[in-house]
Amino acid sequence: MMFQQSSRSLLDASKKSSSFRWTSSVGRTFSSRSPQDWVTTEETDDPSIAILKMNRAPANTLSLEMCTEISKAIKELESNKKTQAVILTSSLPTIFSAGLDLTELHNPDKDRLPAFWGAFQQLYFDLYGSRLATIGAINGHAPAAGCMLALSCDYRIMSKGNIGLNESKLGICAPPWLGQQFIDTIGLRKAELALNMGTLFDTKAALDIGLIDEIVGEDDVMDVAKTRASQWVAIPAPARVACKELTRGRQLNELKENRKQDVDHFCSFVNQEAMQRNLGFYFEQLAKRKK
Ligand SMILES: CCCCCC/C=C\CC(=O)SCCNC(=O)CCNC(=O)[C@H](O)C(C)(C)COP(=O)(O)OP(=O)(O)OC[C@H]1O[C@@H](n2cnc3c(N)ncnc32)[C@H](O)[C@@H]1OP(=O)(O)O
Repeated sequence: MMFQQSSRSLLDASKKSSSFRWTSSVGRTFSSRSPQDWVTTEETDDPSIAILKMNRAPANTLSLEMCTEISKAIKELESNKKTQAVILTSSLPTIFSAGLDLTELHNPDKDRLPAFWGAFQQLYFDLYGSRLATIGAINGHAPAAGCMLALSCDYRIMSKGNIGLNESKLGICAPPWLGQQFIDTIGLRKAELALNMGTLFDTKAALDIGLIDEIVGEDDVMDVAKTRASQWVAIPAPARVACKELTRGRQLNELKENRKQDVDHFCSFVNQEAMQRNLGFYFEQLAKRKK
C-alpha cells in the first residue's frame, strides 16, 4: 500500500508512457519514466516503518535528479512524526545502485557538474544524518556511490551482488568523506587495501570484512528488514539520534564546513583530460561488456 509519496505511485507511473529519453556521451540511448517516478515510498503494516524504493532502470544510477529525488523522499518521510525508520531498497532484480551516473562525469556539462556534486553531497547529508533509523536492504550490486548509499544506513542486510568502492578501477578516487565512511566501517588497513585495489566484495566477503551486517535469502529481504527496523525503532528515538550524532556528527560537520572546496576539487579533478580518457574508456568497456 502506497502512502506519503515523493510524487506519484508506481501504479500511476506504469500508466504513463515513457517520457524521458536522452543520449549519453558515448551515444547510448536511455529511456525511463520521469524523475518523480524514480523513487517511491510505501508504508508497512507498522506505521513507524516506511520503505523507500529506487526504481530507476536499468541500474539506479545517481544522476543529479536521482540524488535530489532520494533526498526529497527522505525529507518527506522525516516530516511525518510517526515515521521512525526507513528501509532503503531497489525495485530492480539484480542491482541496488550502480553508483554515480557516469553520463554525469564523462564529457560533463560544465555548469551542471557542480550542481550534480552538490546534490550527491546533499544525499550524503540527508541519508547519513537522517533522524530515522535507516535499514539498507541491499538486494543487488552496490558499487562505488551505490556502496555510499549502503554505508549511510544504520544497518545493512544483503541478499546478492557485489559491494565496495571500486573507484580506483575507473582511474578516480572516492572523495575523502566517502573514504572516511568506509574506513569508519571496516577499519583503516582493510579500507586501505580495498580502496587501492578497487575491490568489490561478494556477500560472504562483505560480511567477513564488516561491510554488511547480515546475509539474507533473496525471498526474505523485506521480512528481515522489517524485523530489524522494529528492533531499531524499539530504542527510544532521542537516544538513537544521539548515538548517530556521536558516531557521525564530526564527519558530517567536516563536509558541511568544506562543501564548496569539495565541489571545486571534484570539478577540477573530473575535468582533467586524463580523467576524462579513463572514464571514457571505462564507460566504453561497460557498454561493450555484454556484446
Ligand atoms: C574527486 C573525484 C571523486 C570521484 C567520485 C567518486 C564517487 C563515486 C564514483 C562512482 O560511483 S562512479 C560509478 C561506479 N560504478 C560502477 O563502476 C558500476 C558500473 N556498472 C557495472 O559494473 C554493472 O552495470 C553492474 C552494476 C555490475 C550490473 O551489471 P549488469 O550486467 O547486471 O548490468 P549492465 O548491463 O552492466 O548495466 C545495465 C545498464 O546500465 C548501464 N550502467 C551501469 N552502471 C552505470 C553507471 N554507473 N553509469 C551509467 N550507466 C551505467 C550499463 O552500461 C547498461 O547500459 P545498457 O548497455 O543497457 O545501455
